[in-house]
Amino acid sequence: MPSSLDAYLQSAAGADPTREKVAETVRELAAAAVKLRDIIIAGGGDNPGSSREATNAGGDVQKELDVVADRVFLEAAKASAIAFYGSEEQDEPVALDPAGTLALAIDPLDGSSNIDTNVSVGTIFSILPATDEHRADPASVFRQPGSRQLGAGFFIYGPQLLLVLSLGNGTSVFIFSPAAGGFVELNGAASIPERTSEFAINASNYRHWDPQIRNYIDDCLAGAEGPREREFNMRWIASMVADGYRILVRGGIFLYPGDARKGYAKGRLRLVYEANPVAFCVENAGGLATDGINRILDIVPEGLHARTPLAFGSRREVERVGRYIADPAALSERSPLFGKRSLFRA
Ligand SMILES: O=P(O)(O)OC[C@H]1O[C@](O)(COP(=O)(O)O)[C@@H](O)[C@@H]1O
Ligand SMILES: [Mg+2]
Ligand SMILES: [Mg+2]
Repeated sequence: MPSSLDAYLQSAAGADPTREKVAETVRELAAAAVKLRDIIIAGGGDNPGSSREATNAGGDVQKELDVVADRVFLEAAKASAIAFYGSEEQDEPVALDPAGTLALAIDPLDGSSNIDTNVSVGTIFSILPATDEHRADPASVFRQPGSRQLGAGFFIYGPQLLLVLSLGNGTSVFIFSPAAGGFVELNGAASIPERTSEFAINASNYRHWDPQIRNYIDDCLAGAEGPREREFNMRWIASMVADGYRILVRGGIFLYPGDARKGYAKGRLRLVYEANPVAFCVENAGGLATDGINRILDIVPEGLHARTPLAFGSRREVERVGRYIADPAALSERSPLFGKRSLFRA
């Protein structure tokens, strides 16, 4: 009999008051996700994919569903012990319960470019502690490194409504079952294979990347005739939640590096409410998440909307990208012996 999300949260909380508050928050978020899923199934509002006049703090044009999702999750935050709500769709953190002990950072709708194409979208969340120190200086609450997260996860609104959740001790996946009246656990703890032959990157940015990233992708594309000596497959859904879930299920590497486009020096993804929660789930499933060099969870964010280059997924592959970036010349794969115009590959 699969465990319900409720039972899982109850046993994870034990008698610890902080963990109880985290569990209560996840319950509220799960109820909000069901609400948002119903809105999406019903067509997502009057005009879900339509762009509004406004842009969010990251400079992205807001779609109607981005704003609807933000409203739904803000209500959920108000119903839990959340002192500060930091959202992709709000310029500044919103102060909520003055006695609250937690902060919630959220990407209410991930994969906005997919809304009007009926492709999976999601919600990404990160739960952090909020102390008196943060009350005195509210901006500092979202400058905590991801290693301080008490819980994190993401929902996927796809063919199934899924929740990927980590409370710091493994990563679990739950599926919403109307028949069971809630979320139930799927397949036990997630475990990302160490090795992979599948990569995810928006290759249309190739000409804007640094040479190191180009070298890495070139070597994957060269397949069995190249230095990696095996075939690679590629996937890019453009909803990080969906790409991330595939990686949890069968391994792979996701890359969104910095590039030469204006405003993209640190890529596109936001550290606090995109990279950190995904990194928390990935590491708790045995994978790795870095900005190419540094572990994502160790980075001290400059603020709520700070961006970061991101590589996550199968541990060995993420480490390999780090070697291309840190010391491309030292890579045996690019030595003359194994290079494309080498003795062996003339
Ligand atoms: O359109 P691009 O540049 O390929 O970017 C796609 C990436 O941007 C995102 O959509 C960013 O998230 P938002 O939709 O929340 O802004 C990721 O989900 C996705 O991986
Ligand atoms: Mg996003
Ligand atoms: Mg978003």
